[in-house]
Amino acid sequence: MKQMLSILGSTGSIGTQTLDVARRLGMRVCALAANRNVAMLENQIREWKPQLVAVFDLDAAKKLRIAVADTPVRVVQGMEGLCEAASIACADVVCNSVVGMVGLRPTLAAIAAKKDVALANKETLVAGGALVMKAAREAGVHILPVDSEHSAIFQCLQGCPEKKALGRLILTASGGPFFGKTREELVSVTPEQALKHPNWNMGAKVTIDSATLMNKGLEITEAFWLFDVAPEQIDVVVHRESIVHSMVEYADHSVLAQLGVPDMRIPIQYALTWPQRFPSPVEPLDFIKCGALHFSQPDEETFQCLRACKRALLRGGLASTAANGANEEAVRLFLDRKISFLQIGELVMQAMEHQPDAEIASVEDILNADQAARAFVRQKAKV
Ligand SMILES: NC(=O)C1=CN([C@@H]2O[C@H](COP(=O)(O)OP(=O)(O)OC[C@H]3O[C@@H](n4cnc5c(N)ncnc54)[C@H](OP(=O)(O)O)[C@@H]3O)[C@@H](O)[C@H]2O)C=CC1
Ligand SMILES: CC(=O)[C@@H](O)[C@H](O)COP(=O)(O)O
Ligand SMILES: [Mn+2]
Repeated sequence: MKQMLSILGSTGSIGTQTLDVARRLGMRVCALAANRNVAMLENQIREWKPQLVAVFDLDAAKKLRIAVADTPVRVVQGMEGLCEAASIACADVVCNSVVGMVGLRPTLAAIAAKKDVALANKETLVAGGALVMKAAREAGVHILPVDSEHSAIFQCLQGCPEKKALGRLILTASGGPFFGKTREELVSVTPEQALKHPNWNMGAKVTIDSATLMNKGLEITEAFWLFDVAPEQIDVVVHRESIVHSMVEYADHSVLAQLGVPDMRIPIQYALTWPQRFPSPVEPLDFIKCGALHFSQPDEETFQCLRACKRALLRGGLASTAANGANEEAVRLFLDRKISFLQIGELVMQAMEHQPDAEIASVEDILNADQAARAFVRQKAKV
């Protein structure tokens, strides 16, 4: 079991639940990082007494330094600060729960410092999976999945004897708040409607990604990098109840599934205690109460993001980086009411197709493709 954590994105949905898990298991925290939530960081500093706190936003860092001047904590800032928190000597695991591909450099910094990474930040793998997984292999560190589907697959793979025993990975998708809707019905949906996830209470960006099915597209790519399978070995099935978190089909067509109530503290805890299991405060699954479980086909015609991510994965190189960058920008514009819900999928598809074929040689390649995709979206959206 991990003892000392560095938590990036500690003020968010996953970050605060990670602290909840750490509190119950008696783990300690030596570094925290967030963007600009000074009030919550101050409370976390007073409870956890970390050595170091990284604040991405410079004004917020200044405010936090003043607020915690009576404590010995060192407050660092910007991307350099995030990377320092990710590579701090005292941590035996770095929990990366920031939102967006801004998590890429800190992930690479953690790996370079030979830290295991408990990864919720899926955008990092989508934008830069080739570099991240190569670096992790070379450093001999583990990338431990926190995302519920990938944790489920990871759990179902424990004891898998060899790669050729594997058939398919089957990712479940809730279908989001707009399951079953036609494009016509989605023309004027609002951010408020899109932010109503049927089963999970999450940050805004991943909730919109669930509504567009971009989340499932990102998760296919995440599974590709984490589990080293071919794109054709990854399937998606809609499962409205979010009880079966994902499945592994083996060569003999036996299927293993991981089930549980939808509560992220189960996958977070497993990432921190693997290969052991400990009691958890999450309620047990009551099969009688949850009743019938349903499965159906995702609608890729209506939800273009899923199609765009699949196409990007087949294209390889920087295509997934572009799809991710375009989506991050488009989600921001949708939440700011500058573009419509359906435009998110259209822009992601166009930006992905606009990205020239090119292999990833460096972090700079990824950052440049990401910036180009964002600029493409802004120009097309005329903002
Ligand atoms: N929430 C969930 O249940 C799940 C989330 N995930 C993934 O986990 C990641 C986090 O999601 P979630 O917790 O919902 O997101 P939230 O929006 O709730 O939290 C995001 C966190 O990232 C921090 N952050 C944002 N930008 C930066 C930055 N530039 N530098 C440093 N920190 C930054 C925020 O800080 P601040 O508060 O200061 O803005 C906050 O702590 C995403 O990649 C998501 O897809 C995966 C599975 C489930
Ligand atoms: C909890 C979690 O892992 C989210 O990524 C979740 O999967 C979102 O649900 P859907 O994308 O299936 O709606
Ligand atoms: Mn997920």
